[in-house]
Amino acid sequence: MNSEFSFRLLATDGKARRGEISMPRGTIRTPAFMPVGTAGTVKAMYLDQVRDLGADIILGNTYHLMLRPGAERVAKLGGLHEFARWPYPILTDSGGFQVMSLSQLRKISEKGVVFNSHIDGSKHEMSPERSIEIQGLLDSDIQMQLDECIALPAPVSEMERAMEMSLRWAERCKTAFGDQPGKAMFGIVQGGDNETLRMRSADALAAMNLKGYAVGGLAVGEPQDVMLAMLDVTCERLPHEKPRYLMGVGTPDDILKSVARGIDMFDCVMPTRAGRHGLAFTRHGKINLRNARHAEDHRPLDEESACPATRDYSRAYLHHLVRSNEALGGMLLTWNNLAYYQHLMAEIREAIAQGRFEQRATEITEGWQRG
Ligand SMILES: CNc1nc2cc3c(cc2[nH]1)N=C(N)NC3
Repeated sequence: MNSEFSFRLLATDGKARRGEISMPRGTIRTPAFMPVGTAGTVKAMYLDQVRDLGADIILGNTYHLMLRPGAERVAKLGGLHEFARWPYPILTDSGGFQVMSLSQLRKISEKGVVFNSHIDGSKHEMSPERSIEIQGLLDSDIQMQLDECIALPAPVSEMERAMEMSLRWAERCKTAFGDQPGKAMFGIVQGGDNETLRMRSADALAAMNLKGYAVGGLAVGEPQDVMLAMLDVTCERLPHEKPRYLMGVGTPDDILKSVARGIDMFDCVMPTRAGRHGLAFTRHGKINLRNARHAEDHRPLDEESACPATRDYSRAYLHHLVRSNEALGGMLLTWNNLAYYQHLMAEIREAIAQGRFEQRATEITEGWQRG
């Protein structure tokens, strides 16, 4: 049992890295995909299934849990791990992104954000210190700084103002977090789609000597080449020996291209949300089970898969469930999609360890295109 947070680089292949984060609640094999468990649940899944698919860590959201059931209530019930029965590491987002994207934002100032709950309209204030306090009440293992996420495109002056305030908030979060050996607080690189701002943000956060670094403010609708260009300038300025987490990313293709640029951790609602909407991710590419062409197709999604949802059910049955809006449809496709994402991450980790990541990435991409 490790009492500290530590990150070990086990192998590199170009800029791609194979590593391990050791924490008291478990080890996280990187590159890692973190299923999103927004309100303390990975939607349509039992957490035992999520674990069996190979997930070492899941995500929780400060914004959702502070509104419902409330951070103090979760603490009273033993913390998020006890509440949701997930004994392994949990990373919690700070609420910055969710306030901007979900709530009716009333005010943002040096002090923090004031917003109305998207659930019942009640007014809430969240400072950097309160965000860290909430994440502590949740007993989160990896806590994210509060940052200001702005929608792109935006004027450079606006991106600069938000980036600089996020840096001041990072300092305040670091102070509020203090010294918790078995936990970590990650900074978040901001700067929009401006390379100079991204470099300034990365350099300033690197100087704070944090335990890990996220790249934020991306995957907000910008073209993939813009996101990748920001990774090129950001990753090389972040400490080589610390984990790098690309927030909200992404598709399997985004993940391959981001691992190639030095990213170690990912989270995205794509596999779970798409599953609930009838979309299957497979090694042959995406399959929309709502499409009538599957109505009498007795083949499973992939007979070679180890996942029962992928191997044992006909496309015709999945099509029927999706068309009938049956709960089992979303359950089976979410199961399939998370199985595929974790299988992809395992293939990536193996390829880096063998020094053949670029070749394997090409083979995987060709598999999607062959269909
Ligand atoms: C879905 N795309 C996405 N981009 C993000 C960017 C951020 C984030 C969450 C995201 N999700 N959380 C933050 N606290 N900051 C940056």
